[in-house]
Amino acid sequence: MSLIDYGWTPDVQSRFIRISSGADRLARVTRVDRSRLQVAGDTGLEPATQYSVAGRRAGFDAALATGDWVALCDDPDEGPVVVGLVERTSVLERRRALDGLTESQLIAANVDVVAIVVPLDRPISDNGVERVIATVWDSGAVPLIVLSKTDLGSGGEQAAIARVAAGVDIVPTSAHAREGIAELRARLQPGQTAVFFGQSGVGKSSLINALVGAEVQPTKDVREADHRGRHTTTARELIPLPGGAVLMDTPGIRSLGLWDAGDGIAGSFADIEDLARRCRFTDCAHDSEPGCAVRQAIEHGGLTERRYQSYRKLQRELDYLNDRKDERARRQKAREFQKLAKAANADKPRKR
Ligand SMILES: Nc1nc2c(ncn2[C@@H]2O[C@H](COP(=O)(O)OP(=O)(O)OP(=O)(O)O)[C@@H](O)[C@H]2O)c(=O)[nH]1
Ligand SMILES: [Zn+2]
Repeated sequence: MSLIDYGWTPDVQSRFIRISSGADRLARVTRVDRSRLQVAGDTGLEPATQYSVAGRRAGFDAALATGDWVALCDDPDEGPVVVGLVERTSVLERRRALDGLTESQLIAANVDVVAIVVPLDRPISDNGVERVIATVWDSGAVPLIVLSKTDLGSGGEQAAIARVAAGVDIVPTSAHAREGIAELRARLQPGQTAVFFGQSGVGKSSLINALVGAEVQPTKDVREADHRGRHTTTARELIPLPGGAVLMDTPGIRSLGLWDAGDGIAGSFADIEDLARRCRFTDCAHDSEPGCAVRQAIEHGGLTERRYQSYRKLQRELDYLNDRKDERARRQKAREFQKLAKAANADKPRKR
């Protein structure tokens, strides 16, 4: 195993060179556990060590995630010291409300493909898929829909999902029937890092095992058999694939909520945005305005009310998140102003 097995490309190297002064070598973060860091280096996976960060640099706040490329110095006493962070090509983060403010938590970095696993053993929830697609576009990665458990499908699902996933490739698979695995493998180019996203039980581990060609991730059956639950399994987080791609499977990915999504919405609802541009009024609320192209499409069956409602829902969520962001920025400004005002007061020559 070498760095190439963990996703090294000439592009990574050129981004590394920009920050490499004073560093001994390049490595990829394969796991972060509080203050312990596991990396893959020139000779493959290295034992996890306590990690320290030398001289905090601008733009490098010492928060690292699985998938990050880092510049390391090997200290004879301390072990590997992180001296720089290679510029990220994508960031997956979880957003959550804390004390009325929206915080984001770094989950993974430098992911190229997010495979959204949609199983055919339960109703396809349009809302969830649309939201994830929008946020994947926004993260810098490219979404891919992987239909799973096609052996349980009744047919027609692919057309249904194609309607909600405009512009996103769809690969039907069955890990049990071993169908679509070669097609899926072919989607993942050498040097690319892919993540499997989906709720518990959709078949991620089964797909990963099928791709790798060996049991690397424990599946639900195994866990149920030994009654030990998922907490006792320490699954690997970066798994080199035979074809040269890398699979990332971090625990946080599985429970990812709504990621930060801005422009991504246009990508997954391009049809609705197109319709809206044809409304008579530019500020049309698509309610009861005359000449509303969106309402017309719903009436004539070109657009389902349901899809329109999920578009509205996603938009409301984004508005909410943006408001929170603005509020945080406003408070920060107020604090800075107070500090400046105080300093200015202190500088004033005192009259007697
Ligand atoms: N019929 C059928 N069942 C499948 C297929 N793939 C997975 N399953 C079953 O679906 C269940 C969940 O599969 P997992 O691979 O553990 O799902 P997961 O997404 O990794 O679940 P978590 O580890 O909880 O996130 C298991 O009982 C599998 O045997 C498939 O292609 N066909
Ligand atoms: Zn309208």
